[in-house]
Amino acid sequence: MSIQIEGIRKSFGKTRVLHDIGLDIPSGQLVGLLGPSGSGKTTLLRIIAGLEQADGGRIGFNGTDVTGLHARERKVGFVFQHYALFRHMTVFDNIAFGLSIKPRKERPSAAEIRQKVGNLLEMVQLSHLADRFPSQLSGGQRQRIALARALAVEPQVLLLDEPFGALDAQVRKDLRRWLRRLHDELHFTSVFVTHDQEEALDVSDQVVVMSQGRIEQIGSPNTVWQHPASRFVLEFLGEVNRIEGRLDGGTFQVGKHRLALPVTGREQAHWYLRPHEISLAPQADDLHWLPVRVVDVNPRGALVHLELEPAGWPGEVLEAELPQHQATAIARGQALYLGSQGGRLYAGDSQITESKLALSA
Ligand SMILES: Nc1ncnc2c1ncn2[C@@H]1O[C@H](COP(=O)(O)OP(=O)(O)OP(=O)(O)O)[C@@H](O)[C@H]1O
Repeated sequence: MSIQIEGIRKSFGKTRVLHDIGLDIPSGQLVGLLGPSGSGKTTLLRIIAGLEQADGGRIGFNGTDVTGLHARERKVGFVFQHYALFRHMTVFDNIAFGLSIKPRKERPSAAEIRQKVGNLLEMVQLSHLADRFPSQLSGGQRQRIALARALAVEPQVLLLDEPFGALDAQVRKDLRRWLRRLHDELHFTSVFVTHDQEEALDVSDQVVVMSQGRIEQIGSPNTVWQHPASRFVLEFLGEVNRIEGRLDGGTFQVGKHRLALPVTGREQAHWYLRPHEISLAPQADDLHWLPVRVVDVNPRGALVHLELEPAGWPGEVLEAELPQHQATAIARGQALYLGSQGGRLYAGDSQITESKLALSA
């Protein structure tokens, strides 16, 4: 089932929380709504579900307007972070619930329900827990049961709001891989809310980055990561260092240090560098032009994580990441020169240049 979201607006009291949201979700996609707390993700999800009414705009399912339909009539499945299972019912009965309350004409027979719940339990790999009560399950098991319960009625749209938010990192990772696989097997359409960028990039076909009730960017995980559409997306997705300087007559100037750049204009600018985009050298050269001092060295698997302090220019501590073999000679307290062939330079809201800043210093 495809989902069309057109011109959705929503205010709570005088506060506008969604501004004219437009989004097309093709059938079978898993779409991650990603943004900081309060950006409007849950509100948008609830509007898609029919649990919340928008002030304006339209929601379509497969091109049919469902804006006026109640949540029940939209036939979507939900999994929420704290979507409590029914405490007094066994795992089996929880999963069977949606089928057993169907109107008599649509309700499967008891044998069919048993068969179906059995299949779902196998799918979530929890057949051995069918007779347990929710209080006897771990958090991860409960969420898998919640997912099985949502899928029992074969929704064509599944909405998930931070479904794994309360779980520890490893369980979370396992469950999202597993959700991805399930999604690929069953081909429903999912919208998934998260504020965890790694989670969104890991499972989504498309990521929708939201900020303050607006969509900042829509794209594949690769696109939003490699080509962030704005400073917000660049800063929100992953760690990034920001070096403040000034464009001045064909140079980017940081303190008394200068990098020659083929740009005109005189204004404040920021150079954004991801930790892995930083290159370091013991001596200044064409590429390495900014003096720094190493304040910390932390090996992390195949990479070494470094903290670098500006030496003689105004700025904050920078984070760099080097492959192990390039960092063997680097020690705390060492003076080095920083440069990069990557990074992005912004002045105001506009990006001056995307990469290849490495010109002569
Ligand atoms: N029922 C409500 N009444 C008043 N304000 C609300 C209501 N629901 C949400 N809000 C406000 O709307 C804004 C968006 O909230 P929403 O829950 O959609 O954000 P979110 O991106 O999902 O955040 P989080 O990641 O913290 O859940 C917030 O400022 C919130 O305080």
